[in-house]
This record gives sequence, structure tokens and C-alpha cells, in this order.
Amino acid sequence: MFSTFNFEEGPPPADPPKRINRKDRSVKYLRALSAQKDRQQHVPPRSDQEPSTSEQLAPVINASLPRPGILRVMFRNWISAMEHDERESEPDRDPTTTNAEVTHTGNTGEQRDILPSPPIFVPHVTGWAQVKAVCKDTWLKLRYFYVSENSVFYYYWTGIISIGTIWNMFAMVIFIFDDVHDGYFKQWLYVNLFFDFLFFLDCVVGARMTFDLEGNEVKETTKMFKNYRGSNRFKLDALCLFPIDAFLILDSHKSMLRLVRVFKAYRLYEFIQLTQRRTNFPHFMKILFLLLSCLTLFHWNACIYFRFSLAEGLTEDDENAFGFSYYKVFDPRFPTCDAYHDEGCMYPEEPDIMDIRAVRWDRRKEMYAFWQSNDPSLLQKSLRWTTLGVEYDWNTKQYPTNGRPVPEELYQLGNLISNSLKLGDMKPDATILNYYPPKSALSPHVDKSERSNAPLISMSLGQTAVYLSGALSLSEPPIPLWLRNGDFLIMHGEQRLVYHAIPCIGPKVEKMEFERDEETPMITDYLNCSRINFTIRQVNP
Ligand SMILES: O=C(O)CCC(=O)C(=O)O
Ligand SMILES: [Fe+2]
Repeated sequence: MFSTFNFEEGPPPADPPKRINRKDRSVKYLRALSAQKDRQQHVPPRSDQEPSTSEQLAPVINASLPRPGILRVMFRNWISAMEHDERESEPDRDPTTTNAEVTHTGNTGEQRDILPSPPIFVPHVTGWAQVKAVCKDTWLKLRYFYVSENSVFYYYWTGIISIGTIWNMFAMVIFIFDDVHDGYFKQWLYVNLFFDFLFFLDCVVGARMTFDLEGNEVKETTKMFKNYRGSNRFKLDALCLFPIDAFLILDSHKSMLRLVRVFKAYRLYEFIQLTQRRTNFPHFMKILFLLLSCLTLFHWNACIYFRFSLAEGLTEDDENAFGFSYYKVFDPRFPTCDAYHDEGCMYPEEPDIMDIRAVRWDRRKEMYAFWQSNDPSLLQKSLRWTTLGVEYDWNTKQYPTNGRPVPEELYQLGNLISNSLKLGDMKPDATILNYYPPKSALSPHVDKSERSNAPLISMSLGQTAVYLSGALSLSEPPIPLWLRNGDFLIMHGEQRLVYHAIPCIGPKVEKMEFERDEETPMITDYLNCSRINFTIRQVNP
């Protein structure tokens, strides 16, 4: 896991020779190293040397141990270590000059090692002891690890933290959208907690960063920690560790609180610097990071725009208004009016200045102009909806408590359908007519502004539409249906409050041809390329 480990403050390593005078550094040191190598590789001594203790004991060990494997290897290592210690404790053959090799005076056996008697005690290594050894080893590695700024580990670790930073930059404003909030709050929270944990580990890494002191790389844990504590990095990291998600569990709409995590952007910057130092394609990387910055800025720009639109009141109907609307998302168009000079193009700053009746009157004038001009394209472009009976306010998304009655025919139609479906009498007091010119759509929504439980009766005229019928939450996949000319769709009971949408209508789906009615040619012309939908509703109980 870690790139480098510091054992300076840990227990001394077992193998390097204990005496470090000059002659030790030469032959004795090499001898110790080669003994160590022998032990690691289990290489038997060369045949031209005298047989070692381990060689002489090998048959005994093999015979006495019940099973080969780990125990035998450990025992052998133990013997080999004994042999090494014997050599270490031998008096120097020639203390003044060199330790080179012992000169054998002959085969008298006087100078040969005396064979120790076969060991009586065989260390019993249990699985538990091995686990303890591994734990201790891991603990020491963790206790004394250090990270240097130029290590590969640090580079990759910075990369991982940068992903967390980018996640925060993109997803912290996510709950501006209510439907996203309803569908994905938990998932969002889990990802946040995961990256917060990584940010915590990043503080640990920060506290184990080596630093340069008068040309020396300082690796002592206490000094590294003190250095981290006094740095700006520590302050930023501490801010980013603030447990914001605890507040979000209490009030899940305050996702902007995570804005504080943006302080981690300095790690992203560090990653960019490190990458540019390492890469063979510095220009390519520069362009990539520039693109990333642009994407982030565009994203934030869109979010701020959406925030303003929320403050002003969202518009669902007017494509030319300043505010955000789902129409613009599904069917993006550039405003046709001059936003700087034309007052009508902007949303009024005070919501109560906007008089929906005045807007409606403007629309009526447009309709009248259309009627007179005989140009169906005019109507197709401008007309999106109209209301009969109690007038729905698209800004506040509310109905007033009273208004004009709905036309008698619609009242009767609503009751007829409700009674034939055995849903009882209803008192229809509002009807919304939606006009769907080619390429238009209606975004997913729930009709929840009505204050009664009466059914909602929807009638389709003209071109066929695809209707998506969802569930109580947007995360559930919807069922698509065709709605053709003359179809009725009734939303009642549990289905009354499900999400639904019209993703597309018109000739691309299935062209309906109506014979031109000479009395009302405009209407048949309109229905030959567009769709009209009536929804008969009971607003007040
Ligand atoms: O056009 C449709 O079929 C659906 C209309 C609708 O959902 C509405 O007016 O709320
Ligand atoms: Fe609806």
C-alpha cells in the first residue's frame, strides 16, 4: 500500500553485523550478507567448503519433524542463524590485518566446528503465532510509514483524491433539482461518505509527508506531524473534514453546504502539477485540464442560472422567458426576443407584478391574429396551453379557490366518465388544454395542485403521442403507452399522483390524417400536424 517505510525509529533490523569497525565492514559484512542470502534462498553451502551445521543436521531434522513445510523451513532458518552467530562470535583469525579466510592447517579436525548436539527443543509455531507476527509486522509498517512527495504512491494517491474533488465540484449542487433529490439522495450520500473517508486518509498521508530541512529529507514521525500541523494544507484539510453530511441527514435539501469541500481543489491542482512533471505529453495534458475547468465552469454557470430561475419562479410555458424551463432542456431553442431591450422578454423581478391574465390577453391577441392571418404556423409556434374554469397559475403552481365555471359540456363529460367507471360523481371546475406542436414534449411531473381526490380525466385529440406512465418516484422506470386521437386516460386512486410525461408526439411517431373540414379548416389543419389534450379536473373539494 505504501511506497516507502521508515524503520529508523522502529526496532533495529536483525541482520546487519553488530560490530561496525573497519574490518567488519569488509569481509565480515559480506559474509553476513551472504549468510543472510543463504537463509533467504535456502541455498546449501558450496561443496568445497566444510559441511555446515545445518548440513550435518539436515537428516536429523528431516527425520524428526512430523510434516515437512513451514516448520521445517523455519527450523532450518533457525539452525542457519545459529551457524551465523557461531561465525560472528568466533575470534578474529587475524585481528590486525584481515578477516579473509581461515587458513586450514590440515585435515586434523582441530579447527573444525564442534558439532552441537541435536536440539532437544523444537519451537512450536502455531497458526496464532504466525497471525500475531504478521499483525505486528503490519503495525510496525503503518506506525513508521512515510511518504515522499516524489514517490509514485503519492502521485496515484493525489489522483484518487482529485477524483473526490471533481465529484464534489459536480455533485454538490445536485439537489437544485427536486426530482433528482427524490430519486438519488441515498446514493449521493453514500458516495459522499466514501470520499469523505478518503479525505480523512489524505490527512493521515499529509501528516506523514517527508520534508526538506537544510538539504536533508526529514522522516521522523513527530517532526513530520509538526510540520503538517503548521502548514496551510492542514487548515484546508481540517475544513474539508467538517461532518456536513450529518446536517444533510437532518435537512437533505441543504446540499450546497458541501461547498466547503471545494477547498480540496488544491489537491487537484497538485495532481495537475505532478502530472505535467511526469507526462510525455504536457500540451495534451494542458488541453485536457483546460477542458475540465471549462466543463466545471459551464456546469456551475448552469446551476447559478437555475438558482436564479427558482428564485424568480420556474416557467414551464414560455420558451422566450429568461427563466429555466424543461421545454428548453428537452427542445432547446434560442430566444427570439431581445433580452436586453424587450421588457416582455424578461421575467419581472417581483412575482406579483406578473399578471397571468395580462399575459393571457396577449396570447389571445396572437390567436386572433392567427385566426385572421390564416397562417397555421403562427399558432403552432406560440400557443402551448390554455385554461377553462378555475385558472391555474403556472408561476406559483397553484389554483385559486374560485373562478369561472367550466363549460357545461365538459362538466357533463367528466361526470359521465366518472360514473361509468363507478368512481362516483365529480364536480369538474378546471380544464387545462395542452397544445403540442411538432417536436414538443411535456416533462415528467405530478399533478398535485388539485385539492380534491377526484379523478383526472385526460382526452387526446389529433396526432398520436407517446405517454410515459411512471410511479410515485422518478427512479421507477415508466411504462410507455400510445395516446391516439379520441383516447381517454383516467388517473385515479394510487395512479392519481404518479409521475407522467409526453416525450414526443407527431408525424415521426404515427401520422394521423384528418379529412379537411370545410367549416373549420384551421382546426383540421392544426390537428393534422399537432396534438391537443384536455384534462378535466376537480380542484376544490
Ligand atoms: O398531454 C397529456 O396527455 C398529458 C397532460 C398532462 O399531464 C397535464 O396536463 O398535466
Ligand atoms: Fe399531468
